[in-house]
Amino acid sequence: QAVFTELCNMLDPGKPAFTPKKGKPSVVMFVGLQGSGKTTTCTKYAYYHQRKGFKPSLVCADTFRAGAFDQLKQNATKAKIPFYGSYMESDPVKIAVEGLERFRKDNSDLIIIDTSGRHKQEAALFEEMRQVAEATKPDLVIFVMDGSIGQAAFDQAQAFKQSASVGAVIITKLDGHAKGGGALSAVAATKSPVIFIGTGEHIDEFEIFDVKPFVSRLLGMGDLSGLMDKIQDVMPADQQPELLAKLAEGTFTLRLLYDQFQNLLKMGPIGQVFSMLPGFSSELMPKGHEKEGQAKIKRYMTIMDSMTAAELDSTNPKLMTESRIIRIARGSGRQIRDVMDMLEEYKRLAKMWSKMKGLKMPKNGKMSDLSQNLNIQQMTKALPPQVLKQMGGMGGLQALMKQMGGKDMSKMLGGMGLGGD
Ligand SMILES: Nc1nc2c(ncn2[C@@H]2O[C@H](COP(=O)(O)OP(=O)(O)OP(=O)(O)O)[C@@H](O)[C@H]2O)c(=O)[nH]1
Repeated sequence: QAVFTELCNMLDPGKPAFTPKKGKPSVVMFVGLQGSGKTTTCTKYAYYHQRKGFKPSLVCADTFRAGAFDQLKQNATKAKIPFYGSYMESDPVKIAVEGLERFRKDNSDLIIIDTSGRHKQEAALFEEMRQVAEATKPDLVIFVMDGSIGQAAFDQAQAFKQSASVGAVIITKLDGHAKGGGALSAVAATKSPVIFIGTGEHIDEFEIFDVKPFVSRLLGMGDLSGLMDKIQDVMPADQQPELLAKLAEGTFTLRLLYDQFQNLLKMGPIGQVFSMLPGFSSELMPKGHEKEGQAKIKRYMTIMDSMTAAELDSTNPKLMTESRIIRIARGSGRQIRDVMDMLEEYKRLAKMWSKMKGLKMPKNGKMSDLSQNLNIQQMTKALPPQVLKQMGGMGGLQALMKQMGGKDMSKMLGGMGLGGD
């Protein structure tokens, strides 16, 4: 949690970036290395503001790369955004100034200038950039950075900052494998916030930067705080001591299972819950499978609805005689096989929870203090092997418990045992 918070703080340079206002003319200049996605991002930025009611326009002051103007022209035409550029003129400053004049006359309230990129950070590139900035006096200079550059980000961002007063950062290509860790360096070097991220080649694959999910992804943490909130919603703190006491007794009744099923369903789609767990991905629970799991839980609950109170509160499997099973199947409109399945699942879970017997109770009876009392070995035994493996074995589990800061672990494990089947 401390690392998480610290990284979030690092990504906040303390002052917000300039934001264009509708109806008030602004000039925004884009800088970045060649291939960073600068030209694409210019159009995305223009399109984003167009949809918000702005009257944007695009100027191609990239005279270095032959295809740059065509690319901008194509993108702009598709999005119906006015553009300006030249095939003949080789002076980027001249084009930028002409474009600016043209669009000021047209009452554009957001004039976006795309500048040249080079393969490397070259003196000529920076000089050209400086001149364009001097001539156009942009309200905001945006540094566009490829999300996959990693360590090199600091030097790169700093070099740009020294030649133009960079005021915001956009990270591109975050749809791929890159996690965009370089963003931390770029923010540090430019003392400017990240404002948007690019998540694809298409014009609308562009999102406002949101720090928490970004850092979660960076750390591969899943959405722990979201998961904690969900658990808290489903099981209010005042109900926790009761559940814990039952678990400590090692008596896992069908009624307890019923309650847990109910809680699990209340938490929302199982796949979504899974994707919040560190180290898990939603791929672990494919879409079809998720529905299946949910349907299974509901089916089990219907079956349990046909049981007597004594059956639900008992831990004696002998109560479930053949005639009772037939009766329950008929009562719930299910096959005998379904009832047997459900009972098998119950036995499997009861066995798992029986390993938790003798759990030392936290003094205040709250789940949030439970993990201090949980024995790691006890827990590794209780977890289904494939889940344990996914969590990185015992070491992974230990690390996870630390991350959780001692919250609702037992509940979570119960949920996973059910969901992972
Ligand atoms: N997957 C993905 N591709 C992107 C994204 N942004 C840009 N690209 C692609 O990256 C490539 C380079 O983008 P450009 O916009 O041409 O790069 P540039 O930085 O403007 O290059 P110069 O104009 O030469 O400086 C193109 O193929 C884009 O489609 C993104 O967010 N995701």
